[in-house]
Amino acid sequence: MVRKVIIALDFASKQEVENFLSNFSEPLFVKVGMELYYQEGPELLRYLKSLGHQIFLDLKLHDIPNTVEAAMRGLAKLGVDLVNVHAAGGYAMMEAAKRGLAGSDTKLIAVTQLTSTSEEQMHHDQLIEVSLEESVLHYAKLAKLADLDGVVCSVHEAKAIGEVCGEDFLRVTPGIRPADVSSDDQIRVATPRQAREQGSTHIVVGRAITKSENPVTSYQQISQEWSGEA
Ligand SMILES: O=c1ccn([C@@H]2O[C@H](COP(=O)(O)O)[C@@H](O)[C@H]2O)c(=O)[nH]1
Repeated sequence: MVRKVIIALDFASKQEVENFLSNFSEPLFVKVGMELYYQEGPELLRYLKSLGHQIFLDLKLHDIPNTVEAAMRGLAKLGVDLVNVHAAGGYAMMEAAKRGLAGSDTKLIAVTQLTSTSEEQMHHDQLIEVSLEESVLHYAKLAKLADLDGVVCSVHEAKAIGEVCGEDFLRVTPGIRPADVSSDDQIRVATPRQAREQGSTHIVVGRAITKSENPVTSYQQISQEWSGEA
């Protein structure tokens, strides 16, 4: 299995992306989220593809099924590798999202509980009274039932999801922090080594690389820890 770190390009402009990517000489797996996409749109994706990078378009759609299906029909034309929805949108919405992508090679995953959410916050803010792991597992099972390719979760739920939904079911885990790096606004954090040991299929890393004084060195160190070479 090729383990490639997904780098979150959380920048505000194409210029900043160009500056960042000029440090690297190899094809990467990058994530484009709301901050960047809302400024630069599909043109930026075409630019990244022209450089040979794989793309996770992280827009976390969450709306009525008809709207999400139509939006996915549009995203299907962009030729990205991975897109996502919020599992909280429900089974019908996830099925509709999948229908919208029909005929494309784009994989679809669902966000379970954000990695910035604690169990206490989930109880208080969302009035969900089960444990955080139960909630994440419930959403993962629902996503599997709707024929999605996997979920976004934290490393701490990845193993249980693999056991319940199958090892082929993607477990894309943000909230990754090397041991000496600040958690920032993330709550359910883990190291690249823990991610490997707990069965994440992909890790997403933003600030630990993009805000590093030496992004290439940080990327290489995280990649080695993730792939088991360190
Ligand atoms: O549950 C989630 C879902 C998405 N994200 C995104 O991943 C990156 C993480 O960035 P860091 O700087 O490594 O914290 C960011 O783009 C989030 O929007 C997430 O963190 N948690």
